[in-house]
Amino acid sequence: MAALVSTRFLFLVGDTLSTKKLTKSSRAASFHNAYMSNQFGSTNGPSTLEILGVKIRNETTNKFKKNKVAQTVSNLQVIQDQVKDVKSKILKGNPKAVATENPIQIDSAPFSAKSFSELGLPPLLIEALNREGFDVPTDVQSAAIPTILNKHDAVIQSYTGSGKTLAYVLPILSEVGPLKGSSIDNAESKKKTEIEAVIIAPSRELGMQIVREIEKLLGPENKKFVQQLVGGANRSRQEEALRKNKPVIVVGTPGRIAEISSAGKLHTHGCRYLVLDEIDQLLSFTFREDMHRIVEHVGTKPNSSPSQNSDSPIKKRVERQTIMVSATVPFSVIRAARSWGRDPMLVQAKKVGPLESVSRPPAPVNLSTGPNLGSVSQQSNAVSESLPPSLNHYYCVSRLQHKVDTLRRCIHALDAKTVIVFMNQTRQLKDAVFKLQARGMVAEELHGDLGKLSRSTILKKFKKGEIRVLVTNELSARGLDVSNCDLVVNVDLPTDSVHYAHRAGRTGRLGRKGSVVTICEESEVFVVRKLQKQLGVPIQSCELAEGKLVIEEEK
Ligand SMILES: Nc1ncnc2c1ncn2[C@@H]1O[C@H](COP(=O)(O)OP(=O)(O)OP(=O)(O)O)[C@@H](O)[C@H]1O
Repeated sequence: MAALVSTRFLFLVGDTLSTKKLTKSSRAASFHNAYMSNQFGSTNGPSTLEILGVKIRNETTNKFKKNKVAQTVSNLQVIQDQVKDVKSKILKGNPKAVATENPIQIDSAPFSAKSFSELGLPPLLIEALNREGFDVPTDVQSAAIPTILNKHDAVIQSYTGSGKTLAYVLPILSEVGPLKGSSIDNAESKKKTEIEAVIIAPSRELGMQIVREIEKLLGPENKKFVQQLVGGANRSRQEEALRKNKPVIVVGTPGRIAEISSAGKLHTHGCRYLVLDEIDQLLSFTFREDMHRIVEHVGTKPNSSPSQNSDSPIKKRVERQTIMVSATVPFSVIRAARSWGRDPMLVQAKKVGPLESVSRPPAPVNLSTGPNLGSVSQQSNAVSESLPPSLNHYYCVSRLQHKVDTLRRCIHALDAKTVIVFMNQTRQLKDAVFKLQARGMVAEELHGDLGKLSRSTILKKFKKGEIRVLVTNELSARGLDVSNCDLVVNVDLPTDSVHYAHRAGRTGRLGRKGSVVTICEESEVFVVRKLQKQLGVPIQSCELAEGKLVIEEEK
């Protein structure tokens, strides 16, 4: 640590881990409050358009009508005009203040709606959301829901843990299945027997998590409207369930969906929605053939000719809507969205705009040495936007043979209660678990070599708080939602900044605080520095002394 300086101060970093017990909705609210403070500087009032003097109509769910989407569009256009007006007023009043802000773009979405009813969702769905304690939409939900309801194809990009799953699930449930419309046409919706939405996720765990999120909203009596088709489970039973239950939504992994579809047991040509979650991973070589089959066979492929009435905010279309989702959006995703979708929109937490406006990113910094950080060249500017702002990042130098002991001391120093540890090799991972258990820590391993039952059981126990430390590999880096996870530790370095972002994103979910500690050897410090540069976040050097995490200030 020759380059590091002397100025040291003791930091009880563990204190920053203590989170108040918040309700789901207050967490969502504080999440966009934090976001809006970033956007507009400090505000003491509510973080909505109202702080800019704009009044949002608060429509009651009882008044829901079939033409709600159209109403929402016109309301949004009013809001948009009002915001433009407010923007120009701010510019006149205090040009300096605005010059430092990002431009406000609300082409088809409000900044942060105060309730789900503002977004044009049907009453039954709002009831279900309220029953589950979801009262306030997150920013990305506020942006994505009207965009998808307006029949746009979309690429949704926003922080890990910002609620992207519901951002696409809610508009689909508004149009498909028993919660669409009001209770009057509810009986009619229950008669629907075709598959109308296919959701693809790269791992079995993520697929199952999405199914559970949808099942929660459907309620126990309507669970059969969604069916999971993930690998590693009995295929004949899945086919039997498809035949018997006639689900309207299927969620699965590419291999299993392609397999059942090729066998003629999954009929998806009439499908209205194709969702590709963790799209950048789905575009990897491993899934290539299966993905090809899926995009060819789900719904009607969009017409390549430009839409006839592209000026209209509501386009009537019969072909499928394609929705792609990830915290990290490399240029390959933008290319795929252009070829698999029609006039897709890029939806982010506070802006919605045509994907056409996104150009290839500039040449990256030279990263020719060290681990494979070069894939960043394929990134749009979004890697830095994929990390929740509430995270603290540290690195700690340790000899290879002492890494597990450093890990243990780090967990104690931060007094972390729910920890996810990433390692790259299964053998070393097992050794680490053994060593932690030998020192009295409740730790378990999670990786692909375990059977599906063990994987599910361990994950369940970890989510319930029965396991303190989960030692895992890249399998758990994507999408895994353990809300209480307060610490992520990289015992082995991730392969690049994208992998760092997804690993780190297992903590600090939905505005909670979280810490990420990377334990590296002296010879790997330069890699951490490169990660820091690419991610645009400080990764502070620290040491463990007297049971505390000591942060060293770098000059
Ligand atoms: N409006 C909301 N109010 C309260 N909680 C919410 C809301 N929306 C989502 N959540 C919860 O926030 C957590 C994170 O959501 P989700 O997993 O969809 O995030 P994500 O952005 O997809 O993350 P990742 O990029 O890691 O996959 C989940 O537990 C979800 O139930």
